[in-house]
Amino acid sequence: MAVYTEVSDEDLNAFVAQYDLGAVVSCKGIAEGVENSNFLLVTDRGPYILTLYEKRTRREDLPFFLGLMEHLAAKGIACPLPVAGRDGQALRELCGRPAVIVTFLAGMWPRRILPQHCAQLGTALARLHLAVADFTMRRPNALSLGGWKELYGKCAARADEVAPGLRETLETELAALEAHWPAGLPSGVIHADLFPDNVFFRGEELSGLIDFYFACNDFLVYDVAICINAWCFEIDGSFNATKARLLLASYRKVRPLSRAELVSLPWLCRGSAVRFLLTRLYDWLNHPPGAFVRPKDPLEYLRKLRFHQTVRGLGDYFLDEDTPSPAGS
Ligand SMILES: Nc1ncnc2c1ncn2[C@@H]1O[C@H](COP(=O)(O)OP(=O)(O)OP(=O)(O)O)[C@@H](O)[C@H]1O
Ligand SMILES: N[C@@H](CCO)C(=O)O
Repeated sequence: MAVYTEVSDEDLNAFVAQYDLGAVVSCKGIAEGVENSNFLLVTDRGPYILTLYEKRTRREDLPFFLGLMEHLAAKGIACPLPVAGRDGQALRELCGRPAVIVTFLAGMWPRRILPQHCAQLGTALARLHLAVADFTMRRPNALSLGGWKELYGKCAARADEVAPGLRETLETELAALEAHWPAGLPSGVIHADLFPDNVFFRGEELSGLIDFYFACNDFLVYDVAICINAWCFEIDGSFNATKARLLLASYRKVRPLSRAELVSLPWLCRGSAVRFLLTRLYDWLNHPPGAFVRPKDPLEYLRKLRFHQTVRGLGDYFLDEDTPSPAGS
C-alpha cells in the first residue's frame, strides 16, 4: 500500500492545528497509488486528502503542481484544491517530507473501462488543455527523450532479466524515437499520467481528475497518446479501436487536432509506451525485497509498444484518413 511514511497522532494533530479545519476525527492510509503517501484525513470539517511527497516528486516542483491545481479549480475543472493553513501557506512539512492537504473529490475510478468512460475522458482532457492556456508557470517534461535515455542507462544492464531481448528493443526504439520525434506541435501543460486510477466517476458521470504530480509542459497531443495507451487496450493486450475512436472524437469536439498532431500520434504512442515501460522497469529492478508496494508490470507496456510498432498509419488506430506511415524505422 502506498504509505511510505507513517505519521504519529501527535505529529498529525500538531500539523492539522495549523489549519482552520477543526480537530482530527480519523486518518487512514490509502492503499492505492505508488508514488506518494496518501491519507484520508477526516476532520470536524469533513474529509480531506493528506499527501506526503516521496522519492520521485521533487520539492522544487511542488509550487508548480499546487499552482496548477489552483488554476484548474478556478477554471471550473473538478480537481483537488490545496488547502492553505492559517498562515496562507498550503505547502508545509510533516515527518521530514513536504506535505499538503487537498480537498476530497467524491467518486470512484473505473475498474472496468467502458467505451463511454473513454468518451468522457476525451472531453475532460481537451477541457484541461484549454484551461491551462493562460497558466504561466512552466515545468519541462523530465520524462521525455532525455529522461528516457537516462532511465535506459540505469536499467540496460539488467533489462534482459525481465524479458529476453528487452535491452536491444529499448536501444533500437530509443534511436527510432529520437529520429522521428515530432517538433513544433501545439504545446502547453499536460497531465502526463491520466490513467484510469486518476479519473473519478460518480455513477456514469466523470466527476474529477486527480494526481497532477507528473504534469509538465509538452505537446498537448502527447497527453492523448498517454491516454490511448492507458485506456484503450484490453487485459488480453488487444487494442480497442472503439474506445480510441470515442476518446479522439470527444477530444476533437472541444479542442480540434491539426493534421500535424494527428499524423504524429503513432510516434507519440510509441514514446508514451516507452516512457511507462522504462519507469516501470526501473521500479521493477529497484524494488526492495519485502516492500509493501507492488511494482507495476513493465511488460504490459512492452506489449503496447510492440502493437504501435506494427502500426502503418492512423487508419490502424481509429481514423480512415490515409496518412503517412510511422513504421519502417
Ligand atoms: N483529492 C482526492 N480525493 C479523493 N481521493 C483521493 C484524492 N487524492 C487521492 N485520492 C485517493 O488516493 C489514491 C492515490 O492517490 P494518487 O493517485 O494521487 O497517488 P500516487 O501515489 O501519486 O499514485 P499514482 O501511482 O497514481 O501516481 C487515489 O486512487 C484515491 O483513492
Ligand atoms: N501511472 C503510472 C504509475 C504512476 O505514475 C503507471 O501506471 O506506470
